[in-house]
Amino acid sequence: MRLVKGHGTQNDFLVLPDLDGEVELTPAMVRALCDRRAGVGADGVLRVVRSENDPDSARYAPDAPFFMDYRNADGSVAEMCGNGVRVFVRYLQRGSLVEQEAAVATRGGIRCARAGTDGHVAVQMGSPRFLADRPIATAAPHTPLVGTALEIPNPHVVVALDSLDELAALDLTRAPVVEPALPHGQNVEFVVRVASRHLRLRVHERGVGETRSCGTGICAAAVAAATADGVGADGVPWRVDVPGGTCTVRWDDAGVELTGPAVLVGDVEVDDAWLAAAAGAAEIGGTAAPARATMERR
Ligand SMILES: N[C@@H](CCC[C@H](N)C(=O)O)C(=O)O
Repeated sequence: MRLVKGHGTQNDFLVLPDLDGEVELTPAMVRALCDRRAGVGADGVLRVVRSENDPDSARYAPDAPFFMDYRNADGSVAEMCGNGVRVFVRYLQRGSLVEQEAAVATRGGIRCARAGTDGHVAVQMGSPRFLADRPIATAAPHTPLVGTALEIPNPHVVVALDSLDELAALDLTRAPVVEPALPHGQNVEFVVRVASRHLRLRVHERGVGETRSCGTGICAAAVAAATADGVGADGVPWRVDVPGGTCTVRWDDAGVELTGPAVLVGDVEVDDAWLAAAAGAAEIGGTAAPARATMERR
């Protein structure tokens, strides 16, 4: 199997070309590939399929010709991936499958993206939906804090911290405890204000663990901060720093736009026999990926 390794602000992915939709990508295969010691290593897999060749995306063809079938490192599926979609577009561009602009089908709907000449890609991320709950999030060593819950369309809980020292001290080796948990789980962002319209965050991702960046999480943090400030969707850019780099978010009446880098690192040739054996072992010994029945297909 041939893959391409890429990352967006160090949120890293394995791009799996499968234009005809012939690969039966199981959760165990994803776990084996993403394993950072025994596999290739990544936060997730981006399967590239022509939209008409996958039942999850056929309805988007021909408006969005390619489907980004996103899988978390634990094998679960998710609605969208803000960093992944930039890498996905860069991959399509490299293969001359699209030009500067691309409409990408995702489980969260169609996302339009524009690749710049500076290595950055801007993506229309849709509009956020605030949830009524104000969950309490707890991560050591801090006391429980009230968060803001929103979907974009992935579920996020955004928690404000007071200082960069507090952010640095966070233990995200375990998932923060969120009560009440969102119905399909959540990504949790801990955010500090660095300056006006400038945030810094760390994130614990559903289905992955702590990552160096999360594009939908970056958008969720900027939207939550803009709302708390009372400026809302005024179209003025927010700078958001993450451990893996920096992205820019603009929120206006048309929705949220995320801009950031997308890097293709190189090609990876995976031994098919190894993958079959590793995925078989993971199937037997591993825990099943959390079921999200509405999205799970394979
Ligand atoms: N890293 C992604 C989000 C990936 C999905 C997330 N873990 C979830 O399950 O919702 C991003 O850049 O947005």
